[in-house]
Parts: sequence; C-alpha cells; structure tokens
Amino acid sequence: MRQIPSALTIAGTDPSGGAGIQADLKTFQELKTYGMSVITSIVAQNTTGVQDVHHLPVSMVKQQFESILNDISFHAFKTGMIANVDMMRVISEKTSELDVPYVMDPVMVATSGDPLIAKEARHFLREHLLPLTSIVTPNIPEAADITGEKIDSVEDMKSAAEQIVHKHGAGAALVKGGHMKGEAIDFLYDGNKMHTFSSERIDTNNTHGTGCTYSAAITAFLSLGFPLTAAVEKAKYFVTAAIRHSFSLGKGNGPTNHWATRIEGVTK
Ligand SMILES: Nc1ncnc2c1ncn2[C@@H]1O[C@H](COP(=O)(O)OP(=O)(O)O)[C@@H](O)[C@H]1O
Ligand SMILES: Cc1ncc(COP(=O)(O)O)c(N)n1
Repeated sequence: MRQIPSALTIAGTDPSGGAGIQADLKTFQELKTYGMSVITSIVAQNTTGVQDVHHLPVSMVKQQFESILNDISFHAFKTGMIANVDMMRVISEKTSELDVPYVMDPVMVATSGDPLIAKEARHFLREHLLPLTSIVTPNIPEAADITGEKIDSVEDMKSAAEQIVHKHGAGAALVKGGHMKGEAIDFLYDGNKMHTFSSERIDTNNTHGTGCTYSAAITAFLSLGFPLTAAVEKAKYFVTAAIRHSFSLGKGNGPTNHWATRIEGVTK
C-alpha cells in the first residue's frame, strides 16, 4: 500500500506567512500531502519587504535534512531560498543521493526587490544544483540571470526554457510570465516539448509568495503521483485561484490565498 503522500520544503521563513516555508506548508496541507521542512534562513520580513536575515549555520541545515532522511521517506521535495554556497553544497550532496522529484524555485530576490541569496551562490546554483532538478521554476529576472540573456518577449521566454534544459542541465524548465504584461503565460519545456499554461491577469498587488506557492503546489501534485505536465497544469490552476482570492494583509503586497480552491469549491 502506498504511504500517505508527503513532501519536503527546504527554504527560508516568512513570519508574515505569505512566502517561504510558511507558504509551502500551507500549500502542502491544502493539496493534501503531508508537509515537512528544513529551514535555511530565518528572514524577518513582512508585506513591505525584508527587515533582517539570520542564516542558520550550515551544520544545522545539514542536520535538519539528515534528521528527515535518516527516519522518513518523502515523495517529492522543493528548494526555495538557499542563501549561500556552503548551504547549497550540503543540499546538493544529499540531493544527488535521492531518487524523488526535485522542484527548484531559484529564489534570488523577494517581490519587494530585497536580495535573498549571495551573488556567488547564483553561480553555484547554476553549475551544481540545476543539473539535479526535475524542474526549475524561474520568473523572468531569474531565467535571465541563469541564461545571461535578456528576456523581453514570449519567444525569449521559450528560448530561455530550452536553454535552461539543454545548456544548463535542468530536468525541465518552467519560465513564468508574472513579470510580463497581458495574460499571465508560463512556458514549460520538458526536454522534448514546449507546453503553454496561461490565465487571465488579475489586477492586484497582493502577489507576495506567488512563486513559493506555485512551486510548492507543483511539488505537492508530484508527491501525489501526477506526471510533470499534469502537476504543473494543476498547480497553475491553484496559484491562479490563490491570486484571484489574494487579500490586502498589511501595508504592502498582501499574500495569495491558500484556501482559494475551497472558496471556489473546485479543484481541477
Ligand atoms: N497578476 C497576476 N494575475 C494572474 N497570474 C499571475 C499574476 N502575477 C503572477 N501570476 C502568475 O503567478 C505565477 C508566479 O509567477 P511570477 O510572478 O512570475 O513568479 P515569482 O513570484 O517567482 O516572481 C505564474 O504562474 C504567473 O503567471
Ligand atoms: C523566505 C522567502 N523565500 C522566498 C521569497 C520570495 O517570495 P515570492 O514568491 O514573492 O517571490 C521570500 N519573500 N521569502
């Protein structure tokens, strides 16, 4: 008999509850997979931005990961904010021994514009972590950082997705169009085919944590056993509903609503 579906997130925290570990665990819970977490950094942030950051010692990140690995198996995992090369090294060592889907949200800056990872860590992420992924989910600035090329059009987005797979070795690449104008279009390149996922653009500034929620939803659907394309399709539906029902919490960019599919009364 299959165990209860379970998923792990390795990421930083958000005390205001919209992004990071908190968003991931809420998403896992909402999508009916058992959630576990390894905390990399404690981030003092809210809807207006990042006020302070405390990176945990690498030994502690390693120990948290081992505490899970030595005791429990899980069906999929994701990484979000991994602040520095030392943490990335430990995570890549452990990841290369795992045989479950790995979803990477290549978190570099917060929606507020605050940097979340060290500059040299971007290079390590591209060279050593990307090739271990089943799927990476960059937004436009992150995809441009990975490929080193400007992204101004949907053609550029598709080309970046192909390059991230063929040149940088990711298992698949989902280039997200949240930062473009018009429809919210994302392109998934799986190594063979380009898939398009699009939704109407919702008129809101309450988009704190969209990337975290989306990648956590993909991880949740993979842990439930859906194939990659179906997992992304379902996750896109979920994140769109979460943005549609996002709300004005705090003074800045409010969070997405993890209860959205309950409110709408449907899951696709
Ligand atoms: N205003 C919006 N209306 C509808 N969908 C959006 C909106 N903003 C972002 N999205 C979608 O939310 C997801 C996260 O995208 P994006 O904002 O690009 O990522 P990130 O949060 O990592 O910057 C994507 O599916 C994107 O198309
Ligand atoms: C700990 C942490 N991780 C990631 C993000 C990015 O959030 P977003 O999904 O809005 O880009 C964040 N603000 N904080």
